[in-house]
Amino acid sequence: MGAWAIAVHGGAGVDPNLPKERQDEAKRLLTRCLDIGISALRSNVPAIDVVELVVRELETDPLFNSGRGSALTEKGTVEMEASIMDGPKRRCGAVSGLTTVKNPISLARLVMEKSPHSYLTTPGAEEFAKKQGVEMVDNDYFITEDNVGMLKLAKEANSILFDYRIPTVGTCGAAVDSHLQMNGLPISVYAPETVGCVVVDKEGRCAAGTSTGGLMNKMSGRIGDSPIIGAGTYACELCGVSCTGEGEAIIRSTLARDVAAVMEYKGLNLHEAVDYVIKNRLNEGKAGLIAVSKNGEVACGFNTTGMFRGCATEGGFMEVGVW
Ligand SMILES: NC(=O)C[C@H](N)C(=O)O
Repeated sequence: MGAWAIAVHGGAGVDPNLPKERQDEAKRLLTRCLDIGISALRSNVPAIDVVELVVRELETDPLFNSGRGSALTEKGTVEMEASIMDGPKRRCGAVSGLTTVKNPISLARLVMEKSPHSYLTTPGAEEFAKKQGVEMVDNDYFITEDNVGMLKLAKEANSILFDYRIPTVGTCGAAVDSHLQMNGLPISVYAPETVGCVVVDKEGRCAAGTSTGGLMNKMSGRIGDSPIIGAGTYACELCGVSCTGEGEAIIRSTLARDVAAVMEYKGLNLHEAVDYVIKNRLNEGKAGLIAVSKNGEVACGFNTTGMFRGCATEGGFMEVGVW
């Protein structure tokens, strides 16, 4: 029997000026999610079930950018995406373009388990959701007042915002001064707030899941890294990885898969592998990731100012941090 470990994230790239109440709120949610995961792991719930359980909790709470509280498209609508992967057999499921599925991570799991495919997008994904009887809600359910305000600011600034949750115009103005550009539009890099969870259970089974609304003011139809297996999410016999940050850069870097690849082919341990990919693979992009290994190790890495994250191990280690 091995030792379990779990990590969760709520996005990389936190604004140094993010008000303390917001930081504390995020830390409380991450702690609650870790506690849910820990008690499931203590009851021998398999890693893949723990990942789904924890990501559902994050999707249901409006604080982070997934499920309710998702970032809005340029049209003011929500288009969500998610993926999940079960390490031992490298089974995976992914979904994108969802507008009415309450918990995208659970639909990704159903794609993995109940369809002959790995990835479904709309409209087929939502037809499949209806057939599977998953909970569906009106698109309005996902839209929060905060996000409507941030979309307005993003439009005024002609920006695609990573950091859409900064609550004041002044800070947002600073955010869009970022040097980064996407198709000629400035991108702020403070608080992406996609969610993810990685787990290794006592049997040494690794699993990973990621869920997001993507980028504020994104084009309708834009798909980021989160539903792309190998980019935003990856799990195998060695490790489980979930990423967050600038989706286009994460896709270019196949960030999640690269953690596993350097462990597999260079013989690095989990911490070395995470450091290696953050330093060497992120060509000019800003991102972060969480990872666990089959040996019960947990690691986190980012090249942004901060990352909302938490982790715990069977040995009693527990940490929730932002910077
Ligand atoms: N919030 C995020 O982490 C953004 C996500 N990686 C995306 O590009 O869609």
